[in-house]
Amino acid sequence: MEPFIKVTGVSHVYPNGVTAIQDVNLEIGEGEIVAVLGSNGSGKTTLVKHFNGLLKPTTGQVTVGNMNTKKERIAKLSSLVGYVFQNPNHQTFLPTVRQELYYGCKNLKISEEETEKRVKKAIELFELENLLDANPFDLNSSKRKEIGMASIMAISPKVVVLDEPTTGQDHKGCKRVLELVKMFHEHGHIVVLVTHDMQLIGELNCRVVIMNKSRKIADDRADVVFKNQELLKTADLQPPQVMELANQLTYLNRNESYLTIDSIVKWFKHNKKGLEEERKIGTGS
Ligand SMILES: Nc1ncnc2c1ncn2[C@@H]1O[C@H](COP(=O)(O)OP(=O)(O)OP(=O)(O)O)[C@@H](O)[C@H]1O
Repeated sequence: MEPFIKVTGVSHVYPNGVTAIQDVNLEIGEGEIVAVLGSNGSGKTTLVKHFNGLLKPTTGQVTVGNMNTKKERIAKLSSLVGYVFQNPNHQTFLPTVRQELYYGCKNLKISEEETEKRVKKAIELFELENLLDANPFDLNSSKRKEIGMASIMAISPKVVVLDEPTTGQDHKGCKRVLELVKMFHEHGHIVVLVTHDMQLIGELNCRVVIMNKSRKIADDRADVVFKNQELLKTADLQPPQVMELANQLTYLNRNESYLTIDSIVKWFKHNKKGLEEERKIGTGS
């Protein structure tokens, strides 16, 4: 099957002469969750802004749903690729949540009937029934971020790009972001994340693309990438802390990847009896 997003030999040079990405090749298909990782200034945001035509390649080509982004209007591409900005203040600007939810569909001139259907779905999934008349700026930043995501869900683009979704979120907010990524995925959206949040990637154990100094240097599953110390060092990345704990617990199954605390807890629950027996033998009791 043809990939939905195809990046072929793409470089981008900003007007000030900075080459932000160089010769990047990447294909993203149906049903994928892809996290773009890399240190500050490595080119992550520049790369993903090519997916909805916010940026056009200086050289190379990006196709989205078989459309060449260089030849299409941003409005048309926005119906295929929704971009959720890191800062919710850059996403929401209307006086009520209801207006925010309708805005995208109206802007894209989607029929009234279809708009109603899509907005209703977003309201239900994000449980916004009681917030429709609220001003997004009166809500906390976590909720405002959700409104931004819900307004993208209302457009129902094939691809949802989430730029640093957990930045500035408390524990509850981060947990909610994880749920929402899974929800977008379950509802058939391709999800692209730009993030520094290794715990989130560990929880998702998704495909990971690593950018370093404007180039793509890795593209593999998170559990594979996180075991590659040399690669992580090159890209100046730290694996989720829980992996370091798992490495110290020498009796864990070495063939498994422990990317979450839950996975270690599960191992302990499963092996509790054996561990207790060993302890009894060890202490002679
Ligand atoms: N609008 C711009 N004009 C000029 N240079 C830019 C612009 N946006 C980004 N850059 C430069 O391009 C390079 C890549 O930036 P980009 O924002 O894509 O990296 P990033 O990996 O997303 O970084 P961060 O994690 O800090 O958000 C950096 O050197 C940055 O300074």
